[in-house]
Amino acid sequence: MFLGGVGRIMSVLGFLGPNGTHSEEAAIYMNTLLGNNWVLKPYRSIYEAIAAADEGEADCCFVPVENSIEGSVRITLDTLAHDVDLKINMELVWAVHNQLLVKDSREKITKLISHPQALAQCRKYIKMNYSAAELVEVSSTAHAAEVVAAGMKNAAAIASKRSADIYNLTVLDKDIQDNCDNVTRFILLSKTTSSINKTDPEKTMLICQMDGSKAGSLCDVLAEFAKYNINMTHIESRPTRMQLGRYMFFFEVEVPLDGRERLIKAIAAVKKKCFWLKDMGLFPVIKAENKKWR
Ligand SMILES: O=C(O)C(=O)C[C@]1(C(=O)O)C=C[C@@H](O)C=C1
Repeated sequence: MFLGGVGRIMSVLGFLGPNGTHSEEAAIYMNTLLGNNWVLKPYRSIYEAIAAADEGEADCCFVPVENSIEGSVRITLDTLAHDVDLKINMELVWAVHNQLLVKDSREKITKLISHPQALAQCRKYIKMNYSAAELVEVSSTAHAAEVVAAGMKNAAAIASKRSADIYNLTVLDKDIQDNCDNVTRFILLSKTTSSINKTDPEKTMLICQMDGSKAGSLCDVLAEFAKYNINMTHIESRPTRMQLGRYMFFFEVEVPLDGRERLIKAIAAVKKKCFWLKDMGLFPVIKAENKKWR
Protein backbone atom coordinates (compact mmCIF):
# COMPACT_ATOMS: atom_id res chain seq x y z
CA MET A 1 0.00 0.00 0.00
CA PHE A 2 1.12 3.59 -0.53
CA LEU A 3 -0.28 7.11 -0.24
CA GLY A 4 -2.23 8.24 -3.30
CA GLY A 5 -2.40 11.76 -4.73
CA VAL A 6 -5.01 12.89 -2.24
CA GLY A 7 -3.18 11.35 0.71
CA ARG A 8 -5.42 8.28 0.59
CA ILE A 9 -4.00 4.82 1.11
CA MET A 10 -4.19 2.95 -2.20
CA SER A 11 -3.89 -0.75 -2.83
CA VAL A 12 -1.25 -2.14 -5.13
CA LEU A 13 -2.20 -4.86 -7.63
CA GLY A 14 0.65 -6.86 -9.19
CA PHE A 15 0.44 -8.25 -12.72
CA LEU A 16 2.73 -9.70 -15.41
CA GLY A 17 4.30 -6.71 -17.12
CA PRO A 18 5.41 -4.64 -18.85
CA ASN A 19 2.40 -2.45 -19.68
CA GLY A 20 0.37 -3.78 -22.59
CA THR A 21 0.15 -7.45 -21.59
CA HIS A 22 -3.18 -9.26 -21.75
CA SER A 23 -2.84 -9.46 -17.97
CA GLU A 24 -2.69 -5.67 -17.70
CA GLU A 25 -5.70 -5.20 -20.00
CA ALA A 26 -7.74 -7.67 -17.97
CA ALA A 27 -6.60 -6.05 -14.69
CA ILE A 28 -7.62 -2.58 -15.92
CA TYR A 29 -11.04 -3.97 -16.86
CA MET A 30 -11.45 -5.59 -13.44
CA ASN A 31 -10.29 -2.44 -11.62
CA THR A 32 -12.97 -0.41 -13.42
CA LEU A 33 -15.66 -3.06 -13.10
CA LEU A 34 -15.22 -3.34 -9.34
CA GLY A 35 -14.98 0.43 -8.96
CA ASN A 36 -11.54 0.07 -7.41
CA ASN A 37 -8.75 2.56 -7.57
CA TRP A 38 -5.90 0.11 -7.26
CA VAL A 39 -2.48 1.07 -8.49
CA LEU A 40 -1.32 -1.49 -11.05
CA LYS A 41 2.28 -2.60 -10.66
CA PRO A 42 4.06 -4.63 -13.38
CA TYR A 43 6.29 -7.59 -12.46
CA ARG A 44 8.77 -9.41 -14.70
CA SER A 45 7.12 -12.79 -14.21
CA ILE A 46 3.91 -14.37 -12.98
CA TYR A 47 5.93 -15.94 -10.17
CA GLU A 48 7.20 -12.53 -9.01
CA ALA A 49 3.70 -11.01 -9.13
CA ILE A 50 2.32 -13.82 -6.95
CA ALA A 51 5.28 -13.71 -4.55
CA ALA A 52 4.84 -9.92 -4.16
CA ALA A 53 1.23 -10.44 -3.03
CA ASP A 54 2.34 -13.17 -0.64
CA GLU A 55 5.16 -11.12 0.87
CA GLY A 56 3.04 -7.95 1.23
CA GLU A 57 4.94 -5.91 -1.33
CA ALA A 58 1.65 -5.80 -3.27
CA ASP A 59 -1.83 -6.10 -1.71
CA CYS A 60 -3.01 -8.51 -4.36
CA CYS A 61 -2.13 -9.84 -7.79
CA PHE A 62 -4.00 -10.75 -10.92
CA VAL A 63 -2.64 -13.71 -12.88
CA PRO A 64 -3.71 -16.10 -15.66
CA VAL A 65 -4.62 -19.63 -14.61
CA GLU A 66 -6.01 -21.32 -17.74
CA ASN A 67 -6.42 -20.67 -21.45
CA SER A 68 -9.11 -22.30 -23.57
CA ILE A 69 -6.63 -23.35 -26.29
CA GLU A 70 -3.38 -24.01 -24.46
CA GLY A 71 -4.67 -25.19 -21.09
CA SER A 72 -3.34 -24.51 -17.60
CA VAL A 73 -0.81 -21.85 -16.76
CA ARG A 74 1.45 -24.19 -14.85
CA ILE A 75 3.56 -21.57 -13.10
CA THR A 76 0.41 -20.16 -11.47
CA LEU A 77 -0.80 -23.56 -10.26
CA ASP A 78 2.63 -24.66 -9.01
CA THR A 79 3.30 -21.39 -7.19
CA LEU A 80 -0.09 -21.52 -5.47
CA ALA A 81 0.55 -25.06 -4.32
CA HIS A 82 4.20 -24.90 -3.32
CA ASP A 83 5.31 -21.40 -2.52
CA VAL A 84 2.63 -19.09 -1.16
CA ASP A 85 -0.33 -18.83 1.17
CA LEU A 86 -2.95 -16.89 -0.78
CA LYS A 87 -6.69 -17.03 -1.44
CA ILE A 88 -8.61 -16.59 -4.68
CA ASN A 89 -10.94 -13.57 -4.51
CA MET A 90 -12.49 -13.72 -7.95
CA GLU A 91 -12.11 -15.14 -11.43
CA LEU A 92 -12.40 -13.14 -14.64
CA VAL A 93 -12.92 -14.89 -17.97
CA TRP A 94 -11.24 -12.67 -20.54
CA ALA A 95 -11.27 -12.91 -24.35
CA VAL A 96 -7.70 -12.85 -25.65
CA HIS A 97 -7.20 -11.09 -28.98
CA ASN A 98 -3.76 -11.52 -30.50
CA GLN A 99 -2.42 -9.21 -33.21
CA LEU A 100 0.64 -9.37 -35.42
CA LEU A 101 2.68 -6.23 -34.73
CA VAL A 102 5.60 -4.84 -36.71
CA LYS A 103 7.74 -1.73 -36.64
CA ASP A 104 8.27 -1.46 -40.38
CA SER A 105 5.63 -3.13 -42.54
CA ARG A 106 8.02 -3.25 -45.56
CA GLU A 107 10.42 -5.62 -43.80
CA LYS A 108 10.30 -9.38 -44.50
CA ILE A 109 9.28 -11.27 -41.35
CA THR A 110 11.58 -14.14 -40.42
CA LYS A 111 11.06 -14.12 -36.63
CA LEU A 112 7.89 -14.25 -34.57
CA ILE A 113 8.32 -13.25 -30.99
CA SER A 114 5.85 -13.64 -28.10
CA HIS A 115 4.92 -15.34 -24.86
CA PRO A 116 4.75 -19.16 -25.31
CA GLN A 117 1.00 -19.17 -24.53
CA ALA A 118 0.30 -16.61 -27.27
CA LEU A 119 2.51 -18.45 -29.81
CA ALA A 120 0.59 -21.63 -29.03
CA GLN A 121 -2.75 -19.83 -29.40
CA CYS A 122 -1.77 -18.81 -32.96
CA ARG A 123 -0.25 -22.12 -34.16
CA LYS A 124 -2.52 -22.51 -37.22
CA TYR A 125 -2.02 -18.92 -38.33
CA ILE A 126 1.76 -19.27 -37.99
CA LYS A 127 1.77 -22.55 -39.96
CA MET A 128 -0.31 -21.05 -42.75
CA ASN A 129 1.49 -17.72 -43.03
CA TYR A 130 4.96 -17.96 -41.49
CA SER A 131 5.85 -21.66 -41.45
CA ALA A 132 9.56 -20.93 -41.93
CA ALA A 133 9.78 -18.21 -39.28
CA GLU A 134 11.89 -18.69 -36.17
CA LEU A 135 9.72 -18.62 -33.03
CA VAL A 136 11.22 -16.62 -30.19
CA GLU A 137 9.71 -17.06 -26.72
CA VAL A 138 9.87 -14.18 -24.23
CA SER A 139 8.41 -13.43 -20.80
CA SER A 140 5.23 -11.71 -22.05
CA THR A 141 3.46 -10.50 -25.19
CA ALA A 142 4.11 -6.87 -24.27
CA HIS A 143 7.80 -7.58 -23.77
CA ALA A 144 7.80 -9.02 -27.32
CA ALA A 145 6.31 -5.75 -28.56
CA GLU A 146 8.98 -3.84 -26.64
CA VAL A 147 11.73 -5.89 -28.29
CA VAL A 148 10.33 -5.30 -31.79
CA ALA A 149 9.93 -1.59 -31.04
CA ALA A 150 13.55 -1.50 -29.86
CA GLY A 151 14.59 -2.50 -33.38
CA MET A 152 14.90 -6.30 -33.63
CA LYS A 153 15.32 -6.86 -37.36
CA ASN A 154 12.80 -8.86 -39.46
CA ALA A 155 10.72 -9.56 -36.38
CA ALA A 156 6.99 -9.37 -35.64
CA ALA A 157 5.47 -9.56 -32.17
CA ILE A 158 2.26 -11.36 -31.29
CA ALA A 159 0.63 -9.11 -28.72
CA SER A 160 -2.40 -6.99 -27.87
CA LYS A 161 -3.74 -3.94 -29.68
CA ARG A 162 -2.89 -1.99 -26.53
CA SER A 163 0.76 -3.01 -26.98
CA ALA A 164 0.66 -1.65 -30.56
CA ASP A 165 -0.51 1.69 -29.17
CA ILE A 166 1.98 1.79 -26.28
CA TYR A 167 5.05 0.74 -28.30
CA ASN A 168 4.05 2.54 -31.48
CA LEU A 169 3.83 -0.55 -33.70
CA THR A 170 1.67 -1.27 -36.75
CA VAL A 171 -1.01 -3.97 -36.64
CA LEU A 172 -0.24 -6.14 -39.69
CA ASP A 173 -2.90 -8.75 -38.99
CA LYS A 174 -5.81 -8.76 -36.53
CA ASP A 175 -7.24 -11.52 -34.34
CA ILE A 176 -4.79 -14.20 -35.43
CA GLN A 177 -5.60 -16.69 -32.65
CA ASP A 178 -6.70 -20.13 -33.88
CA ASN A 179 -10.15 -19.80 -32.41
CA CYS A 180 -12.31 -16.73 -31.96
CA ASP A 181 -13.38 -18.18 -28.60
CA ASN A 182 -9.85 -17.81 -27.25
CA VAL A 183 -10.36 -17.00 -23.56
CA THR A 184 -8.10 -16.95 -20.53
CA ARG A 185 -9.25 -17.28 -16.94
CA PHE A 186 -7.52 -14.83 -14.61
CA ILE A 187 -7.64 -14.99 -10.81
CA LEU A 188 -7.32 -12.25 -8.24
CA LEU A 189 -5.18 -13.40 -5.31
CA SER A 190 -4.64 -11.86 -1.90
CA LYS A 191 -3.73 -12.89 1.64
CA THR A 192 -7.36 -13.11 2.74
CA THR A 193 -10.73 -13.75 1.21
CA SER A 194 -12.17 -10.30 1.37
CA SER A 195 -15.32 -8.59 0.29
CA ILE A 196 -13.50 -7.15 -2.76
CA ASN A 197 -16.45 -8.31 -4.79
CA LYS A 198 -19.97 -8.43 -3.42
CA THR A 199 -21.19 -11.01 -5.95
CA ASP A 200 -22.10 -14.45 -4.57
CA PRO A 201 -19.29 -17.01 -4.80
CA GLU A 202 -19.68 -19.54 -7.58
CA LYS A 203 -16.61 -21.74 -7.28
CA THR A 204 -13.77 -22.93 -5.11
CA MET A 205 -10.36 -24.46 -5.82
CA LEU A 206 -8.92 -27.25 -3.71
CA ILE A 207 -5.32 -28.45 -3.96
CA CYS A 208 -4.53 -31.80 -2.37
CA GLN A 209 -2.42 -34.91 -2.37
CA MET A 210 -3.73 -38.36 -1.73
CA ASP A 211 -1.97 -41.68 -1.25
CA GLY A 212 -0.88 -42.40 -4.82
CA SER A 213 0.39 -45.86 -3.88
CA LYS A 214 -3.13 -46.99 -2.91
CA ALA A 215 -5.49 -48.24 -5.62
CA GLY A 216 -8.64 -46.16 -5.92
CA SER A 217 -7.56 -43.16 -3.83
CA LEU A 218 -8.41 -40.61 -6.56
CA CYS A 219 -11.67 -42.46 -7.17
CA ASP A 220 -12.49 -42.25 -3.43
CA VAL A 221 -12.09 -38.48 -3.51
CA LEU A 222 -14.18 -38.09 -6.66
CA ALA A 223 -16.85 -40.27 -5.06
CA GLU A 224 -17.19 -37.72 -2.22
CA PHE A 225 -17.92 -34.93 -4.71
CA ALA A 226 -20.46 -37.18 -6.41
CA LYS A 227 -22.02 -38.21 -3.07
CA TYR A 228 -22.64 -34.58 -2.11
CA ASN A 229 -23.72 -33.71 -5.67
CA ILE A 230 -20.91 -31.19 -6.16
CA ASN A 231 -20.17 -30.38 -9.79
CA MET A 232 -16.51 -30.32 -10.80
CA THR A 233 -15.44 -27.86 -13.50
CA HIS A 234 -11.72 -28.60 -13.70
CA ILE A 235 -9.25 -31.26 -12.59
CA GLU A 236 -5.51 -31.13 -13.10
CA SER A 237 -2.53 -32.99 -11.71
CA ARG A 238 0.98 -31.66 -11.20
CA PRO A 239 4.14 -33.20 -9.72
CA THR A 240 4.57 -32.80 -5.96
CA ARG A 241 8.30 -32.11 -6.62
CA MET A 242 9.13 -34.54 -3.80
CA GLN A 243 9.47 -37.77 -5.74
CA LEU A 244 9.01 -38.90 -9.34
CA GLY A 245 5.52 -40.31 -9.84
CA ARG A 246 3.93 -38.47 -6.90
CA TYR A 247 1.24 -36.00 -7.88
CA MET A 248 -1.00 -33.38 -6.34
CA PHE A 249 -4.45 -32.55 -7.71
CA PHE A 250 -6.23 -29.29 -8.39
CA PHE A 251 -10.00 -29.51 -8.25
CA GLU A 252 -12.28 -26.63 -9.15
CA VAL A 253 -15.85 -27.21 -8.06
CA GLU A 254 -19.05 -25.22 -8.10
CA VAL A 255 -20.74 -23.79 -5.02
CA PRO A 256 -24.26 -25.34 -5.02
CA LEU A 257 -26.98 -22.83 -5.80
CA ASP A 258 -29.01 -24.00 -2.81
CA GLY A 259 -26.32 -23.15 -0.27
CA ARG A 260 -22.82 -24.00 0.88
CA GLU A 261 -23.70 -26.73 3.39
CA ARG A 262 -23.12 -29.64 0.99
CA LEU A 263 -19.87 -28.15 -0.26
CA ILE A 264 -18.53 -27.74 3.29
CA LYS A 265 -19.39 -31.39 4.03
CA ALA A 266 -17.81 -32.57 0.77
CA ILE A 267 -14.58 -30.64 1.47
CA ALA A 268 -14.40 -32.11 4.99
CA ALA A 269 -14.89 -35.62 3.59
CA VAL A 270 -12.28 -35.09 0.86
CA LYS A 271 -9.81 -33.72 3.42
CA LYS A 272 -10.04 -36.95 5.40
CA LYS A 273 -8.93 -38.87 2.30
CA CYS A 274 -5.88 -36.69 1.62
CA PHE A 275 -2.39 -36.28 3.09
CA TRP A 276 -2.96 -32.54 2.91
CA LEU A 277 -5.50 -30.16 1.41
CA LYS A 278 -5.19 -26.45 0.60
CA ASP A 279 -8.52 -24.63 0.35
CA MET A 280 -8.18 -21.60 -1.94
CA GLY A 281 -11.46 -20.01 -0.79
CA LEU A 282 -14.81 -19.31 -2.42
CA PHE A 283 -14.92 -16.85 -5.28
CA PRO A 284 -17.29 -15.34 -7.87
CA VAL A 285 -16.77 -15.80 -11.61
CA ILE A 286 -17.16 -12.83 -13.95
CA LYS A 287 -17.32 -13.05 -17.73
CA ALA A 288 -15.79 -9.94 -19.30
CA GLU A 289 -17.77 -8.07 -21.88
CA ASN A 290 -14.94 -8.12 -24.44
CA LYS A 291 -16.55 -11.23 -25.94
CA LYS A 292 -20.06 -12.24 -26.97
CA TRP A 293 -20.88 -15.18 -24.67
CA ARG A 294 -22.97 -17.98 -26.13
O1 LIG B 1 1.93 -12.22 -22.07
C1 LIG B 1 0.84 -11.72 -21.75
O2 LIG B 1 0.31 -10.79 -22.37
C2 LIG B 1 0.14 -12.23 -20.59
O3 LIG B 1 -0.64 -11.52 -19.99
C3 LIG B 1 0.35 -13.68 -20.21
C4 LIG B 1 -0.67 -14.62 -20.82
C5 LIG B 1 -0.52 -16.06 -20.20
O4 LIG B 1 0.41 -16.35 -19.49
O5 LIG B 1 -1.38 -16.89 -20.52
C6 LIG B 1 -2.04 -14.16 -20.50
C7 LIG B 1 -3.07 -14.32 -21.34
C8 LIG B 1 -2.90 -14.91 -22.68
O6 LIG B 1 -3.39 -16.23 -22.59
C9 LIG B 1 -1.48 -14.98 -23.11
C10 LIG B 1 -0.47 -14.76 -22.27
